[in-house]
Amino acid sequence: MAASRALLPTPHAAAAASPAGARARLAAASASLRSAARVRVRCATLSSPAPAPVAAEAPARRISRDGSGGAPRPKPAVLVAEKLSEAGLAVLREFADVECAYGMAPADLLARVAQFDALIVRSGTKVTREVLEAGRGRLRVVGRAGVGIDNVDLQAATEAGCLVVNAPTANTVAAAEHGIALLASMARNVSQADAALKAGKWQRSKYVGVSLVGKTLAIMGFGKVGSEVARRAKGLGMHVIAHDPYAPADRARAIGVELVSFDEAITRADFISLHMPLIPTTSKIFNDESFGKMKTGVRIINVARGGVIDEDALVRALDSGKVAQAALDVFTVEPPPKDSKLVLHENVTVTPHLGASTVEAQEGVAIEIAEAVVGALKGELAATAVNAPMVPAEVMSELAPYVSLAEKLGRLAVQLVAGESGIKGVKVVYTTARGPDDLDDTRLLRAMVTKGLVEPVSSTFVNLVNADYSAKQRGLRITEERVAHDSPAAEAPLESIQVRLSQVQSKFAGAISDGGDIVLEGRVKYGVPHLTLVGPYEVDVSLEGNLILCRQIDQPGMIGKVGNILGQRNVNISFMSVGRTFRGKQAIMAIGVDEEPEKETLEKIGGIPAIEEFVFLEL
Ligand SMILES: NC(=O)c1ccc[n+]([C@@H]2O[C@H](COP(=O)([O-])OP(=O)(O)OC[C@H]3O[C@@H](n4cnc5c(N)ncnc54)[C@H](O)[C@@H]3O)[C@@H](O)[C@H]2O)c1
Ligand SMILES: O=C(O)[C@H](O)COP(=O)(O)O
Repeated sequence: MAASRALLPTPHAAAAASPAGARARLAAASASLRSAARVRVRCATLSSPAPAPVAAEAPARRISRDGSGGAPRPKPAVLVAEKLSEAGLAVLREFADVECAYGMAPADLLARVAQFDALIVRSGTKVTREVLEAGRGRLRVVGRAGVGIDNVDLQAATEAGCLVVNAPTANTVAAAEHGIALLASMARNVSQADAALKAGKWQRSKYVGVSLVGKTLAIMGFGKVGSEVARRAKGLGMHVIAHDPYAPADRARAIGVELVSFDEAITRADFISLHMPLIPTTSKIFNDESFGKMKTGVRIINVARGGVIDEDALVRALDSGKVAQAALDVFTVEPPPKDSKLVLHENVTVTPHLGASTVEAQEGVAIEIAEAVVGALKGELAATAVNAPMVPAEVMSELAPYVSLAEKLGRLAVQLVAGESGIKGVKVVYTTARGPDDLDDTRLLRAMVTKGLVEPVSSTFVNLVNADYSAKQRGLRITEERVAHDSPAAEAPLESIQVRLSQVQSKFAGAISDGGDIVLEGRVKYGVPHLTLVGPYEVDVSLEGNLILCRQIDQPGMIGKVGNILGQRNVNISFMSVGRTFRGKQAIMAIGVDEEPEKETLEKIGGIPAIEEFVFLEL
């Protein structure tokens, strides 16, 4: 199957942050759930532990005891850079050493980030490329305790193999309620009248407001918060329309909201409430041109992100009366300058980014992000991953031995490549009895083949987050193919995985297939990855420990000779298998060994007259 058939979105920041990326994530989430349901039915008894594609490489720096008197276990370190509710901190402390350093200067964050495995922020900390570069080698996870991830450089995180997780649901209601609070208080001049009265002015005629009932409210961005604002506004008797290029029509219908174009929304509305993410396509989308199209006297509420509005243009529109009032919780620069014309404008109501700031939401967000970060540090794939696929636990559990097989095949294949011969193309062939819709996520397997291919020959660590990026960086073109296996009763998701390195020289000619590719194929037997094909030779060796491959003339006594040499040197053979093309011609011996044999031992094996070539491969 082609890479584009992958169930999950690409980890690229552009895709993750773009509207198309957002749509893909929604589609992926529902597809993942469908897939999970299928897997549950098919494979209820599989319980292999999920692998640790994200966190496994992190070398822990501190050691603590688990309290049971057992062996010391490594404890990851988490830096919490902004205020997080105690409930979330408690979840983190169960698993990690937690340091809260609120309000750090950017330079302090840069200096300290490399000492931590995870960093947790809210909207006030910029997780820039520099921060992610500084954290390279240690920092594995960035947790955004909230929805908006516009303060995290997703591309840089992806390149660094750093997983970004957010807490997308726990503050939805709080943000929607704040939107409604701003809508109502703006319409009735609550904050202005309050300030005036506190200043001793009783100005009843100055602060005559406008009614909400019967007015048209345009929701711009009909996602989680937008939908909740819509529900509440309908309860206030407003007519609600919405614009969102990616919103499902049935969700809008269910709430009784009319989905319309951008222009129709802004021209028809008496009130416009903004609920889209800040991404390149929405940056300053409300500008002189769009204000020009609005009804004179329109009122605008923004609890999304300041950057979706051209703030200078809004000041002009307020001054001209085109926009009667604005209520803003968010600003392009936070906090805004003290002399901001927008903030000081008498027709503007402001709050200091309080949308998510309720006791309930903060507790919910803190727990949501703490669980996501702990899960990611444990190597589980977070359901709220922003720059990596969301793989349901059931799918992970079923694929676990194949994930391991994929990595080992990649690892073996790259060690077979002759020193100066660059890998041009990689093909991964999956043989499966499942239909294309049933085996619909190969991203995980592809990522692990990439990990296996790249890690032994570079200093970069590769995980699910940065696998495609790492492959691209090295000019590795990885294609995938699905071959139907004619066994409808097969329970296993895959029959075999084959890795082919095309047109490349090998240090072990026996691994070259008739077509000139290095070919390795493996299967999972009793839950354990096995190597079952080397070039044209069928073998069967469990992929544990290390591997010696020998090509020899097919003749009696070879196993004994090699076994003797290894035995004399105290090298334990875990598995041995011989495959040949024709009797008396060439054969391959695949020998699994627990220890790495010394150089002289290997040379001794190579010196056996019938052995034509041999190679030692580390797993
Ligand atoms: N003020 C706060 O404290 C606060 C709290 C929570 C969320 N937010 C912000 O509110 C916004 C919405 O959050 P959410 O949880 O509803 O996110 P969401 O992802 O559920 O919804 C965003 C919606 O915007 C839509 N969208 C994307 N591009 C668009 C475009 N060009 N025009 C119209 N719609 C577009 C998406 O399709 C999506 O449906 C985000 O910017 C978030 O950061 C702010
Ligand atoms: O995107 C969000 O979740 C909100 O803007 C809340 O941000 P905060 O956590 O900094 O309050």
